[in-house]
Amino acid sequence: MSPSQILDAANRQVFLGTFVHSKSRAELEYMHDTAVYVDEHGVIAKIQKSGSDTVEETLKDLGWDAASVDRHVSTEGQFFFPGLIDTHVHASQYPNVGIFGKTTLLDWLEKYTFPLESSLKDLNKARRVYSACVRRTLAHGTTTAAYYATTDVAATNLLADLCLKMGQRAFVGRVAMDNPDLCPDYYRDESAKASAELTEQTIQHIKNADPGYDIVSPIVTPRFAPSCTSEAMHHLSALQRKHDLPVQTHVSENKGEIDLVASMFPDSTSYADVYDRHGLLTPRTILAHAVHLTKAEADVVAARGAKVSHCACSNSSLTSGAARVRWLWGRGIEVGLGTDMSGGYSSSVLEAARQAALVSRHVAMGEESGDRHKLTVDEVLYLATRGGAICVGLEDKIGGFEEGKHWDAQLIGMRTVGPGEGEDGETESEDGNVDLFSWEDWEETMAKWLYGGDDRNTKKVWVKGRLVHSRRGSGRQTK
Ligand SMILES: O=c1[nH]c(=O)c2nc[nH]c2[nH]1
Ligand SMILES: [Zn+2]
Repeated sequence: MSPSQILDAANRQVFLGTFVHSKSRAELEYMHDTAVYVDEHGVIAKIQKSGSDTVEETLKDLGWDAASVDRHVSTEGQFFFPGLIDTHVHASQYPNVGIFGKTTLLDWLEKYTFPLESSLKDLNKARRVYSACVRRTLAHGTTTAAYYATTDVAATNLLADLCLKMGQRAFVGRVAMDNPDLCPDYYRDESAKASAELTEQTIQHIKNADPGYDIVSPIVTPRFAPSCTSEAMHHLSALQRKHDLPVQTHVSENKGEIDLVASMFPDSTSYADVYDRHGLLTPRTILAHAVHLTKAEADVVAARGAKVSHCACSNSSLTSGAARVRWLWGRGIEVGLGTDMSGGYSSSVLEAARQAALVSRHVAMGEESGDRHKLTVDEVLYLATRGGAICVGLEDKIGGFEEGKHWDAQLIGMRTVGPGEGEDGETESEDGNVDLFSWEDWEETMAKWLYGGDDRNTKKVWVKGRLVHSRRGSGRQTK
């Protein structure tokens, strides 16, 4: 069986009920009493708004045999929402979530990160870590992730294989780092040439496993400028052009890092300029952090069409600073969200969205009349879905519900406290942290999910029509 056959959803499906997705950056759209028809390839064949009474007729029109179509219904307190997109996440750092002490970026890398990452050349350990990471992120509703693995080719290829098998859409990058001035002897590529050759091996592996990059794609991954020699960055840029691939790296996360880049690349005018001179700023480049970008840097990033992954949780945990999303938007840069675990302490994109909302309030507090910096519920949920889709270059396929897009989605459900429930009412931990009372309108419901929700509310998750996660006792499916 070919990989694409494995990943095809077996049956045609109809999803019925309430659907919520972003209509624009500023506004969520609510579609009630709606039917979404998903074909056997996991593609949305038809959306019928206010159309659940005409399902049988529509199935006939589509030429689908009603008896073999799976039906999924959202009930009270439930809605379908697009899958969440993590535009920056280190799968190899998953065991370290929450472990960062008082460190900042450069000492954190040395103390916690490089030792863990290098240990994953043990493939048994890598399998344990990567399986748990993919399982956990799927359970949080992450249907697409832009992953950093490690320098090790076999372990990186294993991560790609696991994503394919477990059904998570992913960009998988072998981490390139060859600069002996920054990288420890026990964890670096032997030379610039080795950085390119080893990256090429992972590209070929993924090409063989998923030839159309239908679910898993390689991504060129120079760790960050200080860890790469100029020669390695030139080689990686050539690989990007040869294979027409996306690129991911870090930029302007921390002030000490920025000073280091200035001293290592004295001919460049800025951190972003280092990447630009090496041909690494492309419309397919995802730059993580961008906390301290200058106006001139933002202008070059915008001019090249590169994107920014906003990693709010990580930026607070490692005391890197507060990135300004509305300022980036204002300068013409598209933004998505990154958990950046384990710089960030959580593998949840919902948590990343919540943190983005809170950090935007810190940006607001730091400026007179700063209220305009505050991000709304609708805006951070846009960042988590459509914004992320643009960052990873898949806006034609994922991020919202439209005919022709893939069914990358989740069923969200929150507990509703019944009218007769008094002090004897139960609070099952399985139900999650949010209590709805039926009087909330849909805007309030979404706010309660954003600020109080977690994986207990993520009842089911699909990627390209395939069910990839289901919480016990969740949802109703009928034939
Ligand atoms: O948040 C980060 N996590 C990392 O692993 C890393 N490497 C370089 N720069 C980095 N920043
Ligand atoms: Zn990172």
